[in-house]
Amino acid sequence: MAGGEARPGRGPEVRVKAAVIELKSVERHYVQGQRKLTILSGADFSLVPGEMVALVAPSGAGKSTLLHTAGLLERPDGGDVILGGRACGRLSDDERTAIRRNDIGFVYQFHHLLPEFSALENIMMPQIIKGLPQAEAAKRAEQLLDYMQIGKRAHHRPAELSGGEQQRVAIARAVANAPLVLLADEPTGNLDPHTASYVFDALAALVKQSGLAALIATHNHELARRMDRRVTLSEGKVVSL
Ligand SMILES: Nc1ncnc2c1ncn2[C@@H]1O[C@H](COP(=O)(O)OP(=O)(O)OP(=O)(O)O)[C@@H](O)[C@H]1O
Repeated sequence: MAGGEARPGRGPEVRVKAAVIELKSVERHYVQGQRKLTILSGADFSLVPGEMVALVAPSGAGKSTLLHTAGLLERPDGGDVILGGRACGRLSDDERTAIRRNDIGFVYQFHHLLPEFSALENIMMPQIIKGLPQAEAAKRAEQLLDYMQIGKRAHHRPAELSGGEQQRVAIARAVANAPLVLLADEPTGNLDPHTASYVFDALAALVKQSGLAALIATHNHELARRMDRRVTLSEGKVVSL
């Protein structure tokens, strides 16, 4: 997964990781009556395996639009999204759904866990949908629950978990199929500062341990500072902070 290319030069060879996801000149507009609202305009962005990037921008700037476009939930109106070297803009809906299922994990502000299933079953679900045998899915779900330090909550339903525990289950579910990229929209936005910090630490450890690439929209500047780099949206473009 973590492919790299050698850069010639003097001194020790430097290996540069290849981007796992790239947004190239992405355009995104919404039409509201007579008005055309431009949200992304020539947006370029990329992530390499193992890096965690904060997306910090005011409300309405287009963070969710960027995440949904990068995550193949919305099609760009121009430009393209390259995932694992594959241009996704013109693929069929079925192909995009398959890529989303296998290669992209989403975490939202609210956990969106299935209320009638246990924590373990919620984490098994995407793996079963992908076609993994039940026993294998259960083993991976147990490992992830242990990793997130909520192994003892495996058989609790979401309503029987605290907010921080629910988000840790949601994070475990998002990475259950070992995606290339994790996209998170305010994953700690609904938690008190102490719990947010704790959940963030668990998320960061998972990203570093698994080598996936993560783009995390947050209004929390303290958490943003703990990521590898920070970007914002300005005039429809992704710019470094
Ligand atoms: N389906 C849609 N149709 C029309 N306008 C939309 C649509 N979705 C989003 N918008 C508008 O596009 C802009 C960007 O929305 P987006 O949700 O991406 O912002 P955001 O930065 O994620 O905001 P927040 O931090 O409040 O979640 C907003 O002005 C929003 O009203």
